[in-house]
Amino acid sequence: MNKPECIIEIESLSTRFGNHIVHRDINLDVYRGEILTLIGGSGSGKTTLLRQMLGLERPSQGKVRVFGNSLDNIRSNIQEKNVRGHCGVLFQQGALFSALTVFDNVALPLRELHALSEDMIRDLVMVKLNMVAIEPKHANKMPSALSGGMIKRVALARALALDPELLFLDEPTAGLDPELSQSFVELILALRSEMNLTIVMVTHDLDTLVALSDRIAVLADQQVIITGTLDEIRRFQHPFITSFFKTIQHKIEQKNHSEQTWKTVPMPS
Ligand SMILES: Nc1ncnc2c1ncn2[C@@H]1O[C@H](COP(=O)(O)OP(=O)(O)OP(=O)(O)O)[C@@H](O)[C@H]1O
Repeated sequence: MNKPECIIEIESLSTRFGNHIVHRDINLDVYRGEILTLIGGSGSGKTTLLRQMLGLERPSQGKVRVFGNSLDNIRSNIQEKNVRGHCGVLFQQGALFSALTVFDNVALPLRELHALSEDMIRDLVMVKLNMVAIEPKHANKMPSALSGGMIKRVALARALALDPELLFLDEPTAGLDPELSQSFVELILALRSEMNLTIVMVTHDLDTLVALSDRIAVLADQQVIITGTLDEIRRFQHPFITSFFKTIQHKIEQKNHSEQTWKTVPMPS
């Protein structure tokens, strides 16, 4: 079997803020097409690691390579645009610009290219809004007129504006009620196959974790203590994992049960 293609390679990464060591000698690969979720206790360095993968922060030591480019080695604007242009980000708060309409929020990354006509931008924005199930009638609304679920969808449309190959999701379902959260998870899964996305996510939400993750990387004791599937992680002996999985055991059982039921659904007569 061919080795899967690495989109992100993290090698011997350490992070220190003054005397505070957050990461110590972290190694982690993200493969094309997967959804990799980072979990860990509060302050374990998940968001910092996500920001380092985006090139927004530099580690104290070690290397982060994205699409084969070492992020601490990016010298030219063109090279930076090349890497950034292939990445989309959905920040925790949705982070729409409150002074811009829905349309202008999604148009922003397209306008920043300085390469597209307003007609092309209009068409692309409407396609992206359609992809996240936001009707055209909402395009001229201000973010303050939207529900929490709609803000997340518009923010996702903006993150997808440049057709990224790599999408970063920081707590994508935080602040959504269970129903909205579930439909947002389904939207992410649909877009992932439609756009062949590779996704790196941080989440505390157990339903989101179980529903979306192909692999999970666990941050504890300043290191990635294990990377694997939900089942592999669950079998790993570590106090953080034991206490984490106590609370989600029943969710995994529910998921396994619904998959079983799905697999064994009777043929229609
Ligand atoms: N710029 C900074 N300067 C100093 N300390 C920082 C900085 N950024 C992060 N930290 C510290 O690094 C540690 C890791 O922070 P980070 O936000 O990455 O953790 P996290 O796992 O995402 O936490 P949470 O789950 O609570 O969001 C924390 O102790 C935080 O206070």
